[in-house]
Amino acid sequence: MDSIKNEVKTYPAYLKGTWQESQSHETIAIQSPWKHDVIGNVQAVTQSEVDESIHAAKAAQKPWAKLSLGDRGQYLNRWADELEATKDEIATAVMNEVGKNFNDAENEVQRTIDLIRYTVQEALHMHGQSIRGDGFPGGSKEKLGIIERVPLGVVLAISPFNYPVNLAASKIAPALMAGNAVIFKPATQGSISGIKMIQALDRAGFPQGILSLVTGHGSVIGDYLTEHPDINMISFTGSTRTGKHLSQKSIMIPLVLELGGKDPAIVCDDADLDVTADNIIKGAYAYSGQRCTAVKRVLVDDKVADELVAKLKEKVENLSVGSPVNDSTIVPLIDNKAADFVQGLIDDALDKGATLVTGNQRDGNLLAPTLLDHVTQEMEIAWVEPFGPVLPIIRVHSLDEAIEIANKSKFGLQASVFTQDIDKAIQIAGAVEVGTVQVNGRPQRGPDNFPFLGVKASGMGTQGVHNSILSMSREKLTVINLKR
Ligand SMILES: NC(=O)C1=CN([C@@H]2O[C@H](COP(=O)(O)OP(=O)(O)OC[C@H]3O[C@@H](n4cnc5c(N)ncnc54)[C@H](OP(=O)(O)O)[C@@H]3O)[C@@H](O)[C@H]2O)C=CC1
Ligand SMILES: O=C(O)[C@H](O)COP(=O)(O)O
Repeated sequence: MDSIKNEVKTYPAYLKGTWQESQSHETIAIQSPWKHDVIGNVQAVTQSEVDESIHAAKAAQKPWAKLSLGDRGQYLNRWADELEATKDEIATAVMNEVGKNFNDAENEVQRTIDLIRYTVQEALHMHGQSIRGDGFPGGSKEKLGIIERVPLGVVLAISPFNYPVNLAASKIAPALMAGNAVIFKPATQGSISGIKMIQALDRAGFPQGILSLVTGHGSVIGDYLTEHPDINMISFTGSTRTGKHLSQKSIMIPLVLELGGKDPAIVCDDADLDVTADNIIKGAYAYSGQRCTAVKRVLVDDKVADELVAKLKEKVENLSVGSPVNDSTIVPLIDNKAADFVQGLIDDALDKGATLVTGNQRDGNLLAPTLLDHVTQEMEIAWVEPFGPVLPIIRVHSLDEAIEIANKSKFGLQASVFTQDIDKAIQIAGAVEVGTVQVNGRPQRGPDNFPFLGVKASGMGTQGVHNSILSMSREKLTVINLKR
């Protein structure tokens, strides 16, 4: 299936149910962020191949939707089994391609297997409704409405680099269970992992054309996909910049956008500082901070700030730094451009008077975990999403000030509140403008049966298994006008 050129594999694209080289005769080299070598080439598919794939998806969708839920579920369960059988191979691809440490990469694949199986069960247990017309003035009992959920058609799933398997499957699985066909556009850096995942889907024997995997730069085929008249829904995860662009291009179709974040950890003066420090460290630095739900700023009550910073410093200095094969927490960033960007934010903060608690060393795209104290609102790091291993501490003098700064951000993904006073926690939770508030815990997307959503520049619509199935289907009402 994979042809070998100079010992570097060239992967075909999966178009209309077959593995093919693109008619473009162009490939994109994928460079490992930590091996610093090309680890594979993927196809740069053409617009006409996109057309053909969407056409095939449209044709395959109708018979797919006619299958029983149980039958569709069997295909998905077989996919999960195939993923399980190749878990290590896929985890290795994730590690090599996006630099996630092996343990986390394996967890990502396992989480995906669990998510697919859960999605099957969830869909099997989602039922339609019926309604009688006599509840409304002038209506009558003889009007019986049957409300079913029907698929939307062809769903375009676009995923980011940082969860190349899980964030793709969390769109593909609910789309398929809801009866849709799928066009999957992986992040270019993440394509090989996506291909491995779709090889497993292919082995599960899905009907031809029900899913196509189109590889290629978003800047080249992204708009073409987004504006395509036969795409009926888009589920996108990625940066706010791309998400905004996409929402301007798409034409009158439902969109779910999961975008960037600047999640604050609000630390009150009565917080358990050991629990708080543990959560902040895991939240901020796992996978070098390349998570939308990473803790991206700490808003701490001045009264406990010195004590918290001392605890954080010790933990940051104990983080493992280096290669993903050694299960390091701090790994090289996705590319040099990302590392330059993070370094620029650190330099700006230090120039403007922030205190360097620890870190600020760099070896290419590997940045040491960095902790900055006394960060002020004039510094870029107070507002910008770094997607890297740097955490700014902003000291505040009151809860109102913490809430004001939290809400001044253009983002609104999640927020954490650390306090031992549940009334205070509920008060803060009510005041912060985000999709989710975590009380005494770090921000996170899972467990995947929870709703996951961002507000403001962090997104639109809701993911999580149940909500994804809802967003990838619509209500259809049939009214039976009974004889009196
Ligand atoms: N809220 C959430 O759930 C999550 C949000 N994110 C956010 O994602 C960002 C990091 O991911 P990253 O991959 O860099 O994000 P990008 O926005 O750069 O890319 C995301 C996806 O969009 C594609 N794309 C690029 N241009 C277009 C276009 N014009 N039309 C359609 N698709 C396009 C990319 O393809 P290509 O790679 O070929 O450019 C990729 O598949 C961070 O901001 C992070 O916060 C990440 C994970 C979860
Ligand atoms: O891309 C991300 O960062 C994820 O959507 C967040 O997932 P996590 O909270 O499970 O890491």
